[in-house]
Amino acid sequence: MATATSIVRSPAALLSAKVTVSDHKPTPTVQFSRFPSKRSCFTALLSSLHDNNNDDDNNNNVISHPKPLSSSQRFNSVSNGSRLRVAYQGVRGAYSEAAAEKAYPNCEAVPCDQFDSAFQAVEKWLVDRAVLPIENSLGGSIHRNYDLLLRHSLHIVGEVKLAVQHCLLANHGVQLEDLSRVLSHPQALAQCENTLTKIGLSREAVDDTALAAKHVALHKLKDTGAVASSSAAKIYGLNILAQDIQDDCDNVTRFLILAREPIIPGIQNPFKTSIVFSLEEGPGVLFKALAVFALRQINLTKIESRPLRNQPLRAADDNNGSKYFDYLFYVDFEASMAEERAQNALRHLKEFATFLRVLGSYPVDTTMM
Ligand SMILES: O=C(O)C(=O)C[C@]1(C(=O)O)C=C[C@@H](O)C=C1
Repeated sequence: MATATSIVRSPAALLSAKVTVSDHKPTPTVQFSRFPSKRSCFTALLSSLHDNNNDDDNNNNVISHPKPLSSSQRFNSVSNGSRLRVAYQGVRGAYSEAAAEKAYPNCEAVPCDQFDSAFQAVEKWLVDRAVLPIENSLGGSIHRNYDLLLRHSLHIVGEVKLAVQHCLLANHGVQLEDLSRVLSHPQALAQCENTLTKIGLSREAVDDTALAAKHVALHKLKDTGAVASSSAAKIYGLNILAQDIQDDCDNVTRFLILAREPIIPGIQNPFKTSIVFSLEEGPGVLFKALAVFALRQINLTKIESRPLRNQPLRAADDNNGSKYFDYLFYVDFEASMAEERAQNALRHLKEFATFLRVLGSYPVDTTMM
C-alpha cells in the first residue's frame, strides 16, 4: 500500500514537515522549521513556495506553456523515475486514498485537508496529480468539485470508478444498542440514509469518512460510531459492527484525475471528453446545444448545471423587470477530441455558446462495466 505523507494538519507534525517536489520543475525541497500555530500547514506551504514560483514563472513561464502528456503516460511514474505524488482529500483510510491508489498503484498518496488544497497542490508543483470525487451512483454530484474545476486551470487526464462499501464502525466493546450518533462524510451519510434511519442514529457530518473513524477512536467514544471503510477500521483500530450498509450494493463513486498538462487524446481506447459552457437565455437554447452532439451520434454520459457565480442573475431582454438565473452546463460525452465529429460538435456549439472550455479528453475507466 502507498504511504501517505507530508501534507498534514497537526501543528506537531508541521515542525518536521518536508515536501519534495518530484516533477520536472526544479523547485527545491522545502523544509519547515516552525509555523505560526493557528495557520493551516497547507496555507503556509503555499505562501512559502509562492515567491519561488513567481520567480520561476517570470523566468520561463512554465505553467502558462503546458507540455501535453501522452495518454499512455497516465500510468507511468514521473520522468526522473521517482514515484508519482497524488493528492487526495481526506486522511489515511479515506475512499479517495483508495481511488488514488487504483489510478496509480505505486503512487505516493498525499492527504489534503480540503478539495481546494488538492487543486492548489498540483498547481504549485507540490504533487503531480490530484484524484477527486465528482459523482456517486447513490448520492449524486459533488458540486464543490464542479465549481473548483472552473476556478482552477487543471486538466482532467483520467477517471477512476471505485466500488464504495461502507461499514458501521465503533470502538471495541461498544454494541449497536450503545450508539446514538454516527459521524461521516455527508456523501457517505447520504449513501446510507435508509440504513441509518432504520437503526435510528443521529448524523453528524465531518470532512471525510476516515476522519470520522479517527475521531471516534482517538476520543474513545462509546455512544458514537463512524461510517467508513474496512481499511479505516484497520488503520484506527475500530470494530466493524455492520458491513455493506450503503442503501444499494452497487454504490460507485467516480473520481477525476487532474494534472497541470492535458493528455494527448487518442482513439485506440474508448475516450470521454468533459466540457463546460454557458448559453444565452431563450427558448430551446439548451436543446440546440445538446443537439450538436445528437446530430453526430455522440452519446452524453452526464449533464450538470451550476449557477454562474460571478454573474448569477441576468435581466430579461423584454425589459419587464424580470430576472433569470444564469447557469453553467457541465457535459461529459463519449468521444475523443482526436475525433473529427467531436471537433465539429464543439465548433458548432461555439457558434452560439457564450463561453466554452474543454476540461479534458481522457480514457474511460472500463473496470466497472
Ligand atoms: O470521505 C471519504 O472517504 C472520501 O473519500 C470522500 C467521498 C466523497 O466525497 O464522495 C468519496 C467516496 C464516497 O462516495 C464517500 C465520500
